[in-house]
Amino acid sequence: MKYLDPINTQAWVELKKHFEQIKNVHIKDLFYNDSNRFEKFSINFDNQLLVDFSKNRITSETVNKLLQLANEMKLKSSIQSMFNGEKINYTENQPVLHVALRNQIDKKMIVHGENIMSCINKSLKKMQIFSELVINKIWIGFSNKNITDIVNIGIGGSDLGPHMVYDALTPYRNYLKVHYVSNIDGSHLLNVLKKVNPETTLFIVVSKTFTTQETMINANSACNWLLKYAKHKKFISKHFCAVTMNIQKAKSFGIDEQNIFELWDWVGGRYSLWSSVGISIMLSIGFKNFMKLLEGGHAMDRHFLETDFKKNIPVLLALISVWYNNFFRMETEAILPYDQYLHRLPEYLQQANMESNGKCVNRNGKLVTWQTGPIIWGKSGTNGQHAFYQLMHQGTKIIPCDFIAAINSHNELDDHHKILLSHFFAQTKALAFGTNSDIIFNDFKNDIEFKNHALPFKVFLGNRPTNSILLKKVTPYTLGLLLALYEHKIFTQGVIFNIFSFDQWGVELGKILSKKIFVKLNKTLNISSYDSSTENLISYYKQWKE
Ligand SMILES: O=P(O)(O)OC[C@H]1O[C@](O)(CO)[C@@H](O)[C@@H]1O
Repeated sequence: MKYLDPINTQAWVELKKHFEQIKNVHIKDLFYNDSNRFEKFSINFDNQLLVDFSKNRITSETVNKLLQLANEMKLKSSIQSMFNGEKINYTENQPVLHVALRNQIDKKMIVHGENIMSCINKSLKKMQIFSELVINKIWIGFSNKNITDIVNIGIGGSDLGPHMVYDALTPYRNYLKVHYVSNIDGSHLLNVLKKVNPETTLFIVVSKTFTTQETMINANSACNWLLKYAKHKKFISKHFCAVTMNIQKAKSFGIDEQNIFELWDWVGGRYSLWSSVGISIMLSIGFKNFMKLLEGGHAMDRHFLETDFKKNIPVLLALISVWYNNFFRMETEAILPYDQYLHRLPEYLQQANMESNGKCVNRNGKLVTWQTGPIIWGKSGTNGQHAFYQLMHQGTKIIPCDFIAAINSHNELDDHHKILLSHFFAQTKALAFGTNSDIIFNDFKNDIEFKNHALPFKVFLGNRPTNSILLKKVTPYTLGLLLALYEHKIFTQGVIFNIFSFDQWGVELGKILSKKIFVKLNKTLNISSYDSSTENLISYYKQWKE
């Protein structure tokens, strides 16, 4: 089967022409010319989530042409293929079924001839029993004390999602404290071990493959640390559990089979927080809240699957992103949560998007000649305002942004939240509309020096696009909505780019080379086999190593 490239669609040709007509149109004019712009370009999802995409450099014509692109790229049937469990992760010969993990209506989902819903439900039950034993202080450590601290050892998708949700749902947490260790830098693990007591700490080794070097080394060191106190290997079963697909490896590590939570090859690491990879989330917010998170994810799945593309939030946001990335050649997108508890969202979405869509080969195995995944970055508001917003407002680069906030805070402290949101609204307005020299000039009309010299520096040109995403409140349900929204946005982008979004071969080369270099770092003999830069870096390592 030959897949169509986006540049070979009729819509692409038309979008190129349309771009030439619209590229200099200012957002402020789009608003002045259309008093219904907000109504046209915003979607209220069930009074829980509002997406306002009116402050973008788009018209109805742009949206129509982008929708035509989605149709020509057969987005509808691609979505159905994912939900039907077809092997859309072609290079790994796997289906992609994170949507099954939150399939709350228990609709049959067949993989290799089996209904996977029974494995999913069994796994959820096992997670529930386990988390309730720990939360209810029935699970005890080697000295008969109950557990107070959980250490999640994992990296990438086995860390970023759970860690982000753990922070986002802080108000729902119980007494258990979860620590996340990901980096192979020993400082990460040691800093956590300094804070916890071996008698009351439970380690969860989360690794789909159970071969990831960082996770295995950290897990081994954590186990050695525990055994220094517990003295006997039999106690590993009281302090270690695992989440993995590789049951054999987890068992050889010494983890009791009872304490192994299963994972499946049809769940990608960066889409896995909804599975047993999210056990640290369930331990901290309890089973019911975890189920609410899944419920939110499922509600967005249905919206994505069933809603006409004209009103389909992930589809529209993805298409707008393609528009900027490919036609305006804007290379990055900023994620700006105006909510302290959502501060890890940019980092989480960075992996989700960049590991999925950072590809340069199309589904036919040919190099692409168009732009694929954007660079994702960001920071929580208002901290970002005091760091990089200068460039966003007045720099030479234009950065489409997603502003995200909740209308109701979990911590109503004086006017903090009102002020926070006033910044959100002000920033999106300033970015879109800017301010012209007349207004500034009027403010300073008696100041001749200003008039002559300072004016250009004070002008905000505006025309900088943003999406505003408002949640009624950050709850497990609305967080589920938001995360699934982004997952489906990424999926849609991948289909339009004609790439495979669910593999990540680009992480392999560095891993292979690091193993070879590790051997060289240990050797006293110098055998040159690399380029002069790498050789000299290795040689400096050996000279300076104390
Ligand atoms: O869960 P594992 O197998 O340890 O993998 C961790 C991470 O490593 C990657 O494979 C590559 O960075 C990610 O996709 C994954 O989330």
